[in-house]
Amino acid sequence: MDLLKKIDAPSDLRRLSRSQLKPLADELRAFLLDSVSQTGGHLSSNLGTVELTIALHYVFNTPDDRIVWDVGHQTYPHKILTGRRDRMDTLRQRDGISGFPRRDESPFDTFGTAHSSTSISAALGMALAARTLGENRHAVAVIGDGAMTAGMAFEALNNAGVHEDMNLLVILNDNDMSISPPVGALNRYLARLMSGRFYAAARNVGKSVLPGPMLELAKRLEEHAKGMVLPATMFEEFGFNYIGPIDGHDLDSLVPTLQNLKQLKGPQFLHVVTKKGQGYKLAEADPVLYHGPGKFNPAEGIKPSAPGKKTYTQVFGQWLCDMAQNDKRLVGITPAMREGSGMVEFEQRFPDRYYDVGIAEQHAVTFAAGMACEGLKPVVAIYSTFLQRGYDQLIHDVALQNLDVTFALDRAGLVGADGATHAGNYDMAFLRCIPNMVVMAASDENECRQMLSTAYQYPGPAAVRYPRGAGVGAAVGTDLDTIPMGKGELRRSGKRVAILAFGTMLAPALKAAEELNATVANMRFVKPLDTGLVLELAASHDLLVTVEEGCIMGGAGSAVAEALAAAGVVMPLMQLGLPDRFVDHGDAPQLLASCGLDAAGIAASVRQRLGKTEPRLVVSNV
Ligand SMILES: Cc1ncc(C[n+]2csc(CCOP(=O)(O)OP(=O)(O)O)c2C)c(N)n1
Ligand SMILES: CC(=O)[C@@H](O)[C@H](O)COP(=O)(O)O
Ligand SMILES: [Mg+2]
Repeated sequence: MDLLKKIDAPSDLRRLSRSQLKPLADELRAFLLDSVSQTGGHLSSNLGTVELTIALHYVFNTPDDRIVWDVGHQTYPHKILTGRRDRMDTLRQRDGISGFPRRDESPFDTFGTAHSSTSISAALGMALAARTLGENRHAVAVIGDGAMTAGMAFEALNNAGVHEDMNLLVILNDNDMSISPPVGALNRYLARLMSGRFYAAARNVGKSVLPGPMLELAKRLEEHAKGMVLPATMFEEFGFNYIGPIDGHDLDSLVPTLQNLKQLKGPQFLHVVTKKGQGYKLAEADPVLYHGPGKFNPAEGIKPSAPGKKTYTQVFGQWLCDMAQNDKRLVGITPAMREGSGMVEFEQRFPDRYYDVGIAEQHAVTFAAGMACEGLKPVVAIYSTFLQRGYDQLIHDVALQNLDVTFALDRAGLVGADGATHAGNYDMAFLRCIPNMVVMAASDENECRQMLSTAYQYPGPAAVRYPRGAGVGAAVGTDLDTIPMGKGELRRSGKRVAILAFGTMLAPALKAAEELNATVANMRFVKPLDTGLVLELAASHDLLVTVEEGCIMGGAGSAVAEALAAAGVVMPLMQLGLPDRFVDHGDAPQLLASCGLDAAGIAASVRQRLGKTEPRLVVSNV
């Protein structure tokens, strides 16, 4: 690690000779593998960007020149080269460095990312801001072929292509993979581009950028193409100067190409080809498995984990297959999250009813709406955080027309290592305000299955939220039974205090209630709320406590407050949930505890409130 140790900032890197870059890349890759295997994290994508990262920091004057990394899950080499090598052992842990770029972490992290396909917009904004401010700096967006499938990327290309007097470079990092194999016509187009345009690099930026074998191929292709008019690439039609494809692991191609491109003004587009998992054979062979592994021994690779409690994702995957078996109208839709959403088996068993639409949440929702119009029964499996992208589509295309679409909202609540960008904290608040929506929160695995069936049978838009990871260990039935619409259930009878628990908060609420001798209701429905149960509990208790793994503001507790107010009931109410701040990465149970959302925290909040409650006052701790 002789070279790597000397690099505390890209200025150190820029002092190296060109011939030192390849050994540096080898050291960086070895460090990366060792480090990620000890912390867990996004491995395959990072192994693929080692050379590109070195070349970018070598050629561009970072941080004055801006690099915006799309998704940002491939920025570990960037973090290592920009002064965070010594903190890589804290990656994605509480108080440690983030797994994504963050402006508050380093001046080299020019833009916070994690949700995909934002880089071109942000870099274009920076490039045009530099032009406006008279600052001579470059803005570079690095975007993957998966992220490129999103509408937002094309909105940005469309906007960028007409601005000639600026320094914007878009680098398409094409590894022919999303998390799972890429889908759609763009992928086919990129494959065609790759097979037919090697000589374009020579034509546009000088033959010196091509390595030997590629130069030979380029020459032959050029001979072959003599006299033929080469169709412009799609990116050229968008107004970009398209260069590529070039080998994204070959520093002798990357560095001179970037140096040449740096001289050019206007929208530039560089197509680099990389391999996901490059340099670690097991990840190269199975980039999906190594996309975001936990800790593992690099010498042995990832071992199958011992069977434990079922995850909610598995419960959903099983339910989806069972319901599909039962009902031919069911179609399953994922915006590029087949593995994460538990749809691998569904795709295998029902390939004609499986739709991976790419990283296109907005489209996924409206596409489902279209199918529902024709009598199919779409199930959109989507992470809570990514449904945020499809919000207008949910309101305007699905709910307004009261269409029969089921939303399986995975990763609801805190997600742990991915942190604030991926936390599903807002869905209860943003869904319950939409007319026609039914919103359920699962408190255990079996209830999750029942709620999915309930949502599916409901002839309008309905969502079931469930968290990342394993449940409480509840036995899961095999039937497709539903639960009564809008009905909660009493789970414990106590005195003075009634805890109204939503979803995952039922288990800690029951535990806290033992100590408090409180009543506990499993509310099940955020909407329609079981108003009857709320009023009954209000009449028989001194204090109502709502608890939810979601933002307090506007969430399920707010629904209870509204119900009390609508009935003219004035009584003490305490709303527990996630606070009005972003909760960073870390271990999810610890983070929940830090927000007072474990049994001890709930009990402590109630005890404190009982000590100072003025009867007949409505209070909340929003
Ligand atoms: C809006 C949004 N939807 C889904 C995801 C989940 N996601 C993270 S990385 C990824 C695949 C990205 O593929 P690509 O851009 O080609 O990068 P690669 O992993 O191949 O390096 C997906 C779907 C996300 N981060 N953001
Ligand atoms: C970068 C990204 O968005 C995904 O890779 C995400 O980190 C996956 O999260 P899960 O591990 O919860 O599926
Ligand atoms: Mg890719």
